[in-house]
Amino acid sequence: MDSIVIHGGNRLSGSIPVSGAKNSAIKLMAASILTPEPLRLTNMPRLADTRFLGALLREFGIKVTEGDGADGQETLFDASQLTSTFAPYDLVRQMRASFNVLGPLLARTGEAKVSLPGGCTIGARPVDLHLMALEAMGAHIELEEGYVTASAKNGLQGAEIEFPFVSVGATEHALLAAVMANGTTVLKRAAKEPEIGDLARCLMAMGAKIEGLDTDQLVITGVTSLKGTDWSVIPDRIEMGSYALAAAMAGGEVRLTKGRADLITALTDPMRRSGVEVIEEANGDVVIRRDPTQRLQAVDVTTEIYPGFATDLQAQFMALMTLADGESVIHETIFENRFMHAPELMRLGADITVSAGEARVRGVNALHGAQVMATDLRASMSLVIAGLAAEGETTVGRVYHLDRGFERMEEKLGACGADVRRIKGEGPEH
Ligand SMILES: CC(=O)N[C@H]1[C@@H](OP(=O)(O)OP(=O)(O)OC[C@H]2O[C@@H](n3ccc(=O)[nH]c3=O)[C@H](O)[C@@H]2O)O[C@H](CO)[C@@H](O)[C@@H]1O
Ligand SMILES: C=C(OP(=O)(O)O)C(=O)O
Repeated sequence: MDSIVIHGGNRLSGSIPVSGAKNSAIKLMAASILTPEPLRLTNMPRLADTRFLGALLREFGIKVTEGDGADGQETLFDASQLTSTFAPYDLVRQMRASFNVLGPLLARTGEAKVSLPGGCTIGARPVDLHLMALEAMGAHIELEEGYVTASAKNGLQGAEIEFPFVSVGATEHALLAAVMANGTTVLKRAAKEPEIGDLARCLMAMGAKIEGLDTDQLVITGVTSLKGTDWSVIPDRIEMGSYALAAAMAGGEVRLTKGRADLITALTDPMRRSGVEVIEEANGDVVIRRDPTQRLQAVDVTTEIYPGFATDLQAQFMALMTLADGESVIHETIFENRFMHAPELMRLGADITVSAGEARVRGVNALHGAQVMATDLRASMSLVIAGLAAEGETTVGRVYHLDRGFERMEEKLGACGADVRRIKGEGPEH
């Protein structure tokens, strides 16, 4: 297993290009199942998650070709021949969003057998709302031996679906199924994360009829077939926010290019309140500036559905607060167990108390390098961020979590002067 070694204390100076969003790319990849025509995704991040999903799509007979085009990294999907609708456990367990192939497979072929996704350390993460939506659209669903077997021999039917609470994955899954259902589907209490808007707009470019974009009610009029298109993946707001926090933690001045400032205002507002300079330039770049000799102020945050503070930035924000002046109260409202990074940050000297969905972070004067372990994707980035400001050497283990969602992280931070190296390890990554 690889590890990341950081020597803290360097100020950062330079530019970091923001990649395409993982959480959009993997849903757009699932959309390729819906059309026999080629779908070309540009601004594609090269991540473990896109690799896992690419392997699963190939299992269905889809040709997946990665390359470099005029707009950078791109991937072409050709699902003209679907030879299988079976998603085996070994491929789905690697990444829970693989489960979202179920709806498109059903919509295109009327049948699918997909492994239930495994749990992960941030919470129980059931898929009951996904199944509820597909059943409401007329799918016959059986659960057996860890697999969902689903059929809709006469096609999926439009339905009115009201989610009891907001779920990103269930909204996307229902959308992917409804675009080719017979009749109209109404999704109430839909999630409105930017990645859902990206998926919906790509589906519309493929010929889908969707109203209510970026609102909590989507109205989808099913069509009988979808065509191919070219689509550029939206910038990764979580990666962008993570590097903004890295720059704030280390101090110095970093320019974030190819991102979108409007996608991270729920983060930049509290960053500004804590004392970080965030400059939005006319060309769309965002400059993060901080004098590391000036102490930041503690700020409270509560994770919420979009446009609130993203749960996927909570761990990284907590890292920043470990060195702030005062006590920061961080509420996690989306996942019941997303404070696994707190004990690891404490190994670096942070002072944090966690109880029932709330972490109290009392800023300390300094962090000290230590060996720590990544417990999930965003937790791993919080440890890297803390390591940038810690005195001495920090070694982050279980880096395969980080590789799920951060492309060339060492290279991007290294180009700004951070001393971050990857040590190749022996043995399996999972
Ligand atoms: C690949 C991807 O896009 N992942 C994102 C997606 O995850 P994901 O789509 O899994 O997150 P959801 O919005 O579905 O989860 C929200 C809450 O609903 C619960 N729930 C969800 C579905 C369901 O059928 N039943 C149920 O109880 C979950 O356990 C969780 O407590 O949104 C999360 C919330 O912004 C982000 O942290 C993840 O990075
Ligand atoms: C939790 C995340 O991803 P996933 O839903 O794929 O586990 C994430 O991107 O932070």
